[in-house]
Amino acid sequence: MTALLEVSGISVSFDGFRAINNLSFSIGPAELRAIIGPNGAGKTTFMDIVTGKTRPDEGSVTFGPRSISLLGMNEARIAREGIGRKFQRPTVFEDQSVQDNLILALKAARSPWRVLFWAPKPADLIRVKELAQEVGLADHLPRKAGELSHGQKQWLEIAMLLAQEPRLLLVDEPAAGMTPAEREQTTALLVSLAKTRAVVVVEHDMDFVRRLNCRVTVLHEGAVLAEGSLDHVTANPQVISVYLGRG
Ligand SMILES: Nc1ncnc2c1ncn2[C@@H]1O[C@H](COP(=O)(O)OP(=O)(O)OP(=O)(O)O)[C@@H](O)[C@H]1O
Repeated sequence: MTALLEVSGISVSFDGFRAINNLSFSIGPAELRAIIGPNGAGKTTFMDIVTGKTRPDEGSVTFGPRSISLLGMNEARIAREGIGRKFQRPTVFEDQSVQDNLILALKAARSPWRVLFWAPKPADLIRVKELAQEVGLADHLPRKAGELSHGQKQWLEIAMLLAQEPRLLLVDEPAAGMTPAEREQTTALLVSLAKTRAVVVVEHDMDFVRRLNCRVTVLHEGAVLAEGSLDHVTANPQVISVYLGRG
C-alpha cells in the first residue's frame, strides 16, 4: 500500500531546541491513526508542519498518489490539496443555523473567484443534508449553532471540514470536554470517516484511544518512540518510563 502522507526525516528547532527530531512517519489512504505522547512530545508541531503552519528545517513531507511535496505550499494551498485540520475548540458561526454553517463551508470549498457569485443550488442543499447526516446532525439543521451542545458543535465543525472533501483529516483532542455519550458517538464517527479517508487523531485520553481500536504512534522528544496497537505500545518499557515521569 502506498502512503497517503509520508513524512521523512523532518526536524524543526525553536531557538535551538529541537521540537521535532528526525521524525519519519507515514499514513495510508484510508487509515485511522492515533498519535499520543507526553506534553511537549511534538504532536502539535507535527500537525503544524503537515498543514504548512510551521516549516521544517530539514526533511520532506509528501502527499497523495503523486507524492507531491507539501513543503513550500501555504496553508490554504495545503487545505485545497485535501488536508483538513480540526482544532480542539470548535469554531462554528454561533449565530448562524447548522444549515447555514454548512452552506458557508461548501461555499468556502469553492475557488475564490466563484465564491463571489455563488448561491446554493438544490444539489448543494442535498449535500448539506448528507453532511449533517454523516455527523448525526440531520435533525438539527434549522437550529442555531450556538444552541448546540459542545459535542454537537465539534461534529458540526467536522462536517464543515468534510465539505472540502479532505483525503486526510487531522483531529486534535476530539474527546476533550465531551460527555461519555458524546465520546462514544465521536468514536463511531471517526471510525466511520476513516473508511474512506485517512484520519489522524491526537489524543491524551487513553480510554478514548482504546475505543478507536487503531494503530497508535507514540511521540517523544520529537520522534517516534513506539508504534502498534495500544496494548503493544503501552507494554513497551520505554513508553512506560516516559509516561510515568522522565528520568
Ligand atoms: N513556536 C514555538 N516556539 C518555541 N517553542 C515551541 C514552539 N512551538 C512548540 N515549541 C516547543 O516544542 C515542543 C513541542 O511542542 P508541541 O506543542 O508540539 O508538543 P505537544 O506534543 O503538542 O504537547 P501537548 O500535549 O502539551 O500539546 C515543546 O517543548 C514546546 O514548548
